[in-house]
Amino acid sequence: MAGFRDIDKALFPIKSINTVVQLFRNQLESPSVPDLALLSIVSGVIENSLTSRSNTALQVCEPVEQNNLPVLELKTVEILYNKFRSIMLNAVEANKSKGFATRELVKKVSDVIWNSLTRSYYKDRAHLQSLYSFLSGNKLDCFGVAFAVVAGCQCLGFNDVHLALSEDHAWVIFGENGTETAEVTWHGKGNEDKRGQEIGKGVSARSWLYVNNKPVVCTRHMEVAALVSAINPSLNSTHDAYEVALLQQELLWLLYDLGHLKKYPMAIGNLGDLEEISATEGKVPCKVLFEEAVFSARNYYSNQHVYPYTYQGGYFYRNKMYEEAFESWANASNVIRMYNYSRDDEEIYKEFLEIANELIPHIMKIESSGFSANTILKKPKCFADLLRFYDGICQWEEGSATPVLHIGWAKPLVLTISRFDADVRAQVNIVCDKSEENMLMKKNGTYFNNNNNYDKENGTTSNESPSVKNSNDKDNSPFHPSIEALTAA
Ligand SMILES: FC(F)c1nnc(N2CCN(c3ncnc4sc(CC(F)(F)F)cc34)CC2)s1
Repeated sequence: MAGFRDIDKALFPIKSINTVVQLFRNQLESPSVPDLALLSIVSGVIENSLTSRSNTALQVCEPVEQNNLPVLELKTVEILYNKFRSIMLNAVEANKSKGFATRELVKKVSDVIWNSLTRSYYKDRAHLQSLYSFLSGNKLDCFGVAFAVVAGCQCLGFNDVHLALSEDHAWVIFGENGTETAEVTWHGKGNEDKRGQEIGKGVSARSWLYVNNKPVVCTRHMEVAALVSAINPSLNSTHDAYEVALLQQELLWLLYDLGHLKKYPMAIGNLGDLEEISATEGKVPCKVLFEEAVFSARNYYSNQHVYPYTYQGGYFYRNKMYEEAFESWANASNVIRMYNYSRDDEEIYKEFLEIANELIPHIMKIESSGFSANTILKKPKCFADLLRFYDGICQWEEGSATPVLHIGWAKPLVLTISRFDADVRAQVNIVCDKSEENMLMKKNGTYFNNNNNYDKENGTTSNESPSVKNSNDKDNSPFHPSIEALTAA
């Protein structure tokens, strides 16, 4: 049984980041599983006290003393903790005898959270992810509702209910074999919520939103990693609250060192982003963290996740490592091509749109200015990766009910391709990979293949001659017709 034990209470009043880390360590290393409600309340109170309007007076110098947090009293946490427990216990007469949760129970807990929420509020606002936000303001974001349902079920003694996470949605799994699934929150704008229903069996199963049924299925410890990942240090659109970011970074290292991020690529990516800003001495460098996130997605989720590659590509881009960025983005595109684009996939659409129409054109502008000695415009591999990138997006569109590309994509695309000289383009040998594995078309097969040339062992992409293999062989060409036309030009 989780809980707010004496050894945890002994840490109060909490005045420093180190003490919060100790509380999380106590909970994560305790013989019983961590108490999600307690940890979400503690992190939520701290985040809100440091990022709320009353605290926007910019701390221009970083606090040096050890007590770097506003004092957090035991009473404050106890009141909130007991309030959450009483909401759950009063609303749901949980029949403890039945060890496993039922769909009705999960839906009931979701209803309790749902019906407590403020009627209308700006759902995408920051700091709406924690139980503190739920208990003090009756507001939660999409992730926060799913997390609160799992924390509520833990309160009621249902340890089979766990959080399932895709790259842009959250739901729960439950039941004797953990094979039952249920929607418990909403997704996106203006979509009717599907709460209580099983996870996508229909067309939505082919959308990126459900990651081809390869979600991150959390343990209690990974649910702590999810709440830590969801900590939001932003003070306003330009500044982060230093102590909140430091707390998040230290908690992510605690979870990393305990092995709870191994199967959680996005949490590793979040840590990589924080480490890029301010590296922690004696820890693996952020470049390695981004590689580990890619490895995790390939190893545990059949390479069906996009974000590990866009985390990595973003890092390379910011550090002017453009050849490497092209490879990461091509690998991201190699993932998305197996999905059908649906209206639920706006988030990843925006990600690819920004890469294709902002980041790559920016790189082209710099590289064509003639000042870069070692320009990528002379590298066939870069041209090959660019073609893979665009081809994957074209394949993503194929067979989808919703179009992906429009004229706004074409201009930057043509401009980019034309920056490479004919002699460089000619060095890219376009191989039509007809191997059985790649013959599988993404539409009717239930099997999604990933013909990435990623070498699992050493976690790199092989450096074979820059050739572009693709599975799209409908008309015997390795590329989508529109890309084929471009390469012929
Ligand atoms: F691709 C990179 F540029 C990215 N940079 N930040 C990215 N984020 C930020 C962190 N993030 C996440 N980080 C940890 N866990 C989760 S679970 C989830 C889906 C939902 F919110 F539960 F619905 C999102 C998400 C979403 C992806 S991707």
